[in-house]
Amino acid sequence: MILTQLPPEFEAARPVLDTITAAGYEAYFVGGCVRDTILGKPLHDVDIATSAFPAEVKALFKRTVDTGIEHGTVMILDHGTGYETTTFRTESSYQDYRRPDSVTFVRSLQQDLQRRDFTINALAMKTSGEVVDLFDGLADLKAGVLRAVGVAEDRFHEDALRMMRAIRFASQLDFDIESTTERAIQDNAALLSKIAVERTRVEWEKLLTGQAPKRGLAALLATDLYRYMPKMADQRAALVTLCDLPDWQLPDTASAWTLMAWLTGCRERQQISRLLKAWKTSNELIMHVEAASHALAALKAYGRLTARENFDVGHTALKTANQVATLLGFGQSQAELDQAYSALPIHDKHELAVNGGDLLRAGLVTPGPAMGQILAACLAAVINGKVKNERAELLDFARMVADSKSD
Ligand SMILES: Nc1ccn([C@@H]2O[C@H](COP(=O)(O)OP(=O)(O)OP(=O)(O)O)[C@@H](O)[C@H]2O)c(=O)n1
Repeated sequence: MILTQLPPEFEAARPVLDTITAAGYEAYFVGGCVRDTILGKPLHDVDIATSAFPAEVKALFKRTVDTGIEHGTVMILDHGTGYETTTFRTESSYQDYRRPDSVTFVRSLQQDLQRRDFTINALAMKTSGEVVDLFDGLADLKAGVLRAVGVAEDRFHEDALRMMRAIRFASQLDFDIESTTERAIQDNAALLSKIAVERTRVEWEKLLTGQAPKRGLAALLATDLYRYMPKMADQRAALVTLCDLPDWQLPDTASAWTLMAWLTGCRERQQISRLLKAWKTSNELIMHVEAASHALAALKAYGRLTARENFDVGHTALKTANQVATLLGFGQSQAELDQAYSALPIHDKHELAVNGGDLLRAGLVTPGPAMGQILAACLAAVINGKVKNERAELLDFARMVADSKSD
């Protein structure tokens, strides 16, 4: 196969490959960028593979960065873009590829391609547009099939994360997993527990936000791989529920986690936080999912949020909650929810027209816990529309609260 038109990202990288080939080495686009080009999908990065050894690559370019020199990767900087360029290599264990002793540099493209995970990821392309397809990856791309390169068991033993990747690609690309490859996942599923949680999480998030998540989930169930994911061993029923819902898609990781928290019965803050901590997500995401889960419960129970709930949850988490509620069959009109949110008198506690200093100057309170309580009462009164967010009115209100406290 020869592609007559290369994507602009490849055109931009052409001088880099030309420099390497002019020096007598081989250079190719490889991996995901070739797969996505042939599928006509947008590219996130351009990876280059070469027969030149790292020192040889560095000698050819003015500006390079040793981003992963011990496993053969040098970043070539060209007109403000960085190109990860990796020497052809073989490795005894992909998982440990950061260990220099597991990597062997070679001059052969074939050896480099045969250590890759799936046939559709083992394609290389020259700047002429010619595709090097040593493992029938093109046929698999066309048929929509994920097939391990060579012996599937061996590929999964080199890196057990590849089992998650297979299932993630099934969802992202809407592909089938070929039966021998799927069987090998089933037989080796337990190896996943040895993989760093962060790596598994990335694949899980991509699976849930892919275009055909039900396909990925069905494979996860069929192979039992889910049993080796954090906190998922006894969640078969939750996954079956997801598979049985009418077609759905998730826009982002926040909605994916909110959905997972809901389906696995995590309603309390602590439960949600425990789930997400087991997956080592960021604290920011945990807070977002806690807020969205709170909103989701309100949408389920009442179809709406109180002003106070709207204020506490915030607009972003409210949107996440409604996306998940829609998927679960109890979504509300987003426009109406937006309107109710916009109608709040204030959207942030810093917008309150009085602060602690104002209360002190008005002689209403001395510094201490009472001040916090009075400010909280002011905030609640404004949010609930009982008092206008105006200084004079709020000071009157604060005085009333202070008096009632001293009674
Ligand atoms: N566990 C892995 C990870 C990656 N690869 C190889 O390295 C390439 C680049 O990997 P990566 O950038 O992680 O994934 P992509 O396939 O490019 O997919 P995406 O960018 O969508 O994650 C893959 O195509 C594949 O050839 C592999 O063999 N085994």
